[in-house]
Amino acid sequence: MKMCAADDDNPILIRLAWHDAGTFNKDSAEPWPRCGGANGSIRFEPEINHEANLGLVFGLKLLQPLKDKYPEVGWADLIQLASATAVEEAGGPVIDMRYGRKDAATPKDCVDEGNLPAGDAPFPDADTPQNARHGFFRSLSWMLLLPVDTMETAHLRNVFYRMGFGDEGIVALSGAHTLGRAGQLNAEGDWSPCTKFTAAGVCPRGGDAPSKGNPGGSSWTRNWMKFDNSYFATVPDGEGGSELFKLETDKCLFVDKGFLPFAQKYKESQEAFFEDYKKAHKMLSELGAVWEPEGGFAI
Ligand code: HEM
Repeated sequence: MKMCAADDDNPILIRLAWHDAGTFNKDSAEPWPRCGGANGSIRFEPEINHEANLGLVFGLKLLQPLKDKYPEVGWADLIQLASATAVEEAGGPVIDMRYGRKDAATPKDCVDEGNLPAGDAPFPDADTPQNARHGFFRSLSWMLLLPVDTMETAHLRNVFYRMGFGDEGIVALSGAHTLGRAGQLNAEGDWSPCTKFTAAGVCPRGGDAPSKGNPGGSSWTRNWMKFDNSYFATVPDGEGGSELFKLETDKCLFVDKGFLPFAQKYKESQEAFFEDYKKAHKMLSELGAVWEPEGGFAI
């Protein structure tokens, strides 16, 4: 807990765990751990150098002292423990976690690049059956009044359905962007220019305590160190103008017929958001895990 709060490190720890687990492909022909999932393979090159993982080496560096102190705790567990703790420390729900994940053992266990989502075009899976709806199937869908995928909704569904999530899980998990910032530019950890919400001296927890981290980057919400449902208000309402960040994959949650009911529900009720978020986060944290002992254990 203290570590998460020390330098406002909650967001990067949540993103680290999501990028370790979110590589999981439930339909993979590869056996564990090459099917991806919460197995700690993100600590190895080449995976930590995948484009989507830019900056996450700093998350690993934060955890290294804990790993050194408690070597019997596996990397996969440590990464997921840090994330669930970070959500809670930032004011989010308590997640019913279990532990005992088996670790990927060598760099050869890393999953191939390309399973994590892109936030803006070009979306890499433009030729998949989902996106074929942009042609003939799209026209047909319009005529039959069926829901029509755009490039970004198709991409989100391709990525998250592959993990085993449905639309509800996609929207709930996207709500994690209530925390943190986009715009980490380079391997030195420098951020893109500040907005008024990420400038030095601002209080991103919503109280009067200034951020202890480096200024810079663009946040999705005003209080970007506070886990709440404000993401679901700021993304569609354009609040904050260009001072608040939105990916194409954030905006589409408020347009697509499958996503919209969940996005609206979470905007109206933080309780409903927390309830669904904690279920989705637990599922994410267990994707592709092999448990030792079987079934894992609670702490
Ligand atoms: C829905 C598809 C998603 C896309 C396209 C996406 C994309 C991104 C991008 C582009 C960034 C900025 C990275 C940077 O510039 O440094 C980011 C940050 C972040 N993402 Fe996501 N993300 C997605 C889903 C998720 C999920 C499921 C979670 C967690 C459950 C999550 C948690 C975070 C957090 C906490 C940050 C802020 C990190 C920081 O401030 O250091 N994201 N995401």
